[in-house]
Amino acid sequence: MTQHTAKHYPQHIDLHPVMHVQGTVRLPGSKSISNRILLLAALAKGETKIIDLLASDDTLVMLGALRALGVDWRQEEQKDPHTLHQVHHVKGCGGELPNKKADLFMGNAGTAIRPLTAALAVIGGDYTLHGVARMHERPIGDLVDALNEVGAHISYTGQPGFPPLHIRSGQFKAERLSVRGNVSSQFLTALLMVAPLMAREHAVSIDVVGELISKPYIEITLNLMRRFGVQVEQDGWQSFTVQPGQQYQSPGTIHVEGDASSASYFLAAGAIAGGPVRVEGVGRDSIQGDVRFVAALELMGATISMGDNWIEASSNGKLKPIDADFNHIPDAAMTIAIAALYADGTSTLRNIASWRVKETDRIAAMATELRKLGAEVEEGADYLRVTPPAVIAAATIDTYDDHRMAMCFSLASLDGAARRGNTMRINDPKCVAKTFPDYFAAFAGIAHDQLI
Ligand SMILES: O=C(O)C1=C[C@@H](OP(=O)(O)O)[C@@H](O)[C@H](O)C1
Ligand SMILES: C=C(OP(=O)(O)O)C(=O)O
Repeated sequence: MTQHTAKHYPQHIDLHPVMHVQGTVRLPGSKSISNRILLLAALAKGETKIIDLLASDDTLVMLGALRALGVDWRQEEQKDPHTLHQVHHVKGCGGELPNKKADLFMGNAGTAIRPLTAALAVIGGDYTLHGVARMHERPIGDLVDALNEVGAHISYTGQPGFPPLHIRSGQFKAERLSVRGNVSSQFLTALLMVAPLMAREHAVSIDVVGELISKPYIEITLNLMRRFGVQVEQDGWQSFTVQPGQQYQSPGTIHVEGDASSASYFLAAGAIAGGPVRVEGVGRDSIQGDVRFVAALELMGATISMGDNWIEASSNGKLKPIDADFNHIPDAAMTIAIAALYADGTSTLRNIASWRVKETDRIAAMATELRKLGAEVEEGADYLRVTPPAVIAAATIDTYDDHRMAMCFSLASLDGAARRGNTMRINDPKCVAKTFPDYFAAFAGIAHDQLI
């Protein structure tokens, strides 16, 4: 396999069967942490120095939006004895944004459009937000309703309930907001992040209506708000209160952990095809819920070890099937659907309805592509059941402009012994640029004994 960068991706990549994986991967920065820190730094008082921000499409659209809004930031490289670090300096605007009018392209980044919509609605101005075609099919109505109910002026310029959006200055009377939690946790994250801007004179409470999904992402939000000096009072997962008079303050320097969802591909590779494979950048100390992916790999029989800032996985014979609820790790759970190909029985992934409203309808896409490999797949509104084939067939995998489809299905090239020895073709691999532009180079770095 040749190495690729995001800029030079071909129309497809052919992956020859990989007999053994081993090695160490330094992870790119966490997408969820990067985009939260960028917005918090822009809203804070003082300058924030961010080390190891993720460089990918999702963070580029956030950085571009901040620039268009008049936020001053600059980037430099710093070298320590072993590693080159990206360093960003963001000059906080103390709860204001200099440019009162802007047209913002948000790509397909949920972590950019949702929190920015809330921030712009609360701060006020004349803004339009739009993205790629799929972004215009991803719901945002629950967030818009929650904000408009307390005086925001957000309207739809396309389909009601979906971007593009037009935001104008509103008249806020926000002491108590409510938001539905069962479509995306990013709506609650967005409201939490702007709550201190609304809680100038009185406390602001946010009530969650119905079930809240993807809860560990709320923990990331609360953790980072604390790092920027704002405490949130929490009543279970039902209600969140910000007391008045709290302002975001720059923490000075802040470091971005490696991305735990990106870690899942390498750890699964170690669990499937030998190992050990080590990822550096996340470990025991991580604030990302997706590190709990390793508990699922352990249930499947893999051997896992962990330090403060690294995780290692290796195989321990054939994987066992798994039947579990994956609501807490929706992104990394896609990797389990592929690991299930290598298990000696049927696996069931439950409570994953949110897959249907992400980069593509991931339940449908996963079912279609797994079937190409010979798996028997049952698809429900909120679950996926995978029975592996005796031998994984070679196939041409479509990726639906979904980075995780491309990264997951690269793992179907593993363990040549279970394959017919043909190559696995991944169409449109450049979609990995959403969160991990160098993914295929990193994968090539742990792939050994390829049958060419
Ligand atoms: O808040 C976040 O950083 C994210 C929350 C999750 O979305 P949902 O809450 O929509 O499940 C996750 O899938 C997404 O990749 C990142
Ligand atoms: C769902 C995802 O992205 P987003 O942040 O755009 O929701 C993802 O990265 O898997």
